[in-house]
Amino acid sequence: MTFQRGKFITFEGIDGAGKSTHIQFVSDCLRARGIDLVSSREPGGTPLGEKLRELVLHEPMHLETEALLMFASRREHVAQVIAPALARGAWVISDRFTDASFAYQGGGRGLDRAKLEALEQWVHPDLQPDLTFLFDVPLEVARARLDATRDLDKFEQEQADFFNATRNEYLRRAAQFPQRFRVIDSSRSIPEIREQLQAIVESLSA
Ligand SMILES: Nc1ncnc2c1ncn2[C@@H]1O[C@H](COP(=O)(O)OP(=O)(O)O)[C@@H](O)[C@H]1O
Ligand SMILES: Cc1cn([C@H]2C[C@H](O)[C@@H](COP(=O)(O)OP(=O)(O)O)O2)c(=O)[nH]c1=O
Repeated sequence: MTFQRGKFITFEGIDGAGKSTHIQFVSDCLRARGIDLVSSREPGGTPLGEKLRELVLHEPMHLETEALLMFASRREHVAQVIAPALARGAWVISDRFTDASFAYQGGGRGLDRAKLEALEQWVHPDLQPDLTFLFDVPLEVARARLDATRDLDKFEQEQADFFNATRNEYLRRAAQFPQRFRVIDSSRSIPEIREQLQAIVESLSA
């Protein structure tokens, strides 16, 4: 029997799309199937990464500083959490990964894509998610959900143009990498979305 590394699953979408709502559900489905699962998030996922998260979500800073801090947090996350877990055969779920940097810093803020590609090559040249769920909703739906629930961080306070550009970059990447992306129409009801997620998870862990 050949040893296989675990699978790496990422969750993406604009703020308020419903990503967090479904991570627990997918984690529970996988654990119920006997999978050893590590669940984490970005920015964050390590003690240092969580400190960087506080800074990057709340302090004003230059766009390139923001991108570099996202990748600094990611470097630590890959080294300390993701790579060791995958190597021992565990699966990893991450609430956001590098697609978020392309979507938010690239699409939303307009940072040159080539700079993001260089950082990606530097930080994780040999690692890509096996599966990326993109929770996609029209901006108005996401905003209505967010406004109803919580205090908004630096990104969540951005304007419509920012989120439309972010969403478009996510969709562009989903079209560019169709083998790993699953675009979930997140304007549907939670039970409908769960049904689709469960079918995908079952096919993956069969
Ligand atoms: N499909 C859905 N239909 C209605 N409300 C939803 C749906 N998905 C999520 N919500 C609600 O929208 C809000 C934001 O969802 P959340 O999962 O926190 O979004 P995200 O993690 O993508 O920012 C929460 O109050 C959640 O209960
Ligand atoms: C990972 C990552 C996140 N972000 C942003 C997207 C989100 O607005 C924010 C935090 O993500 P998230 O944890 O999804 O926020 P919340 O806990 O409020 O649901 O960080 C980037 O701009 N670039 C990145 O590379």
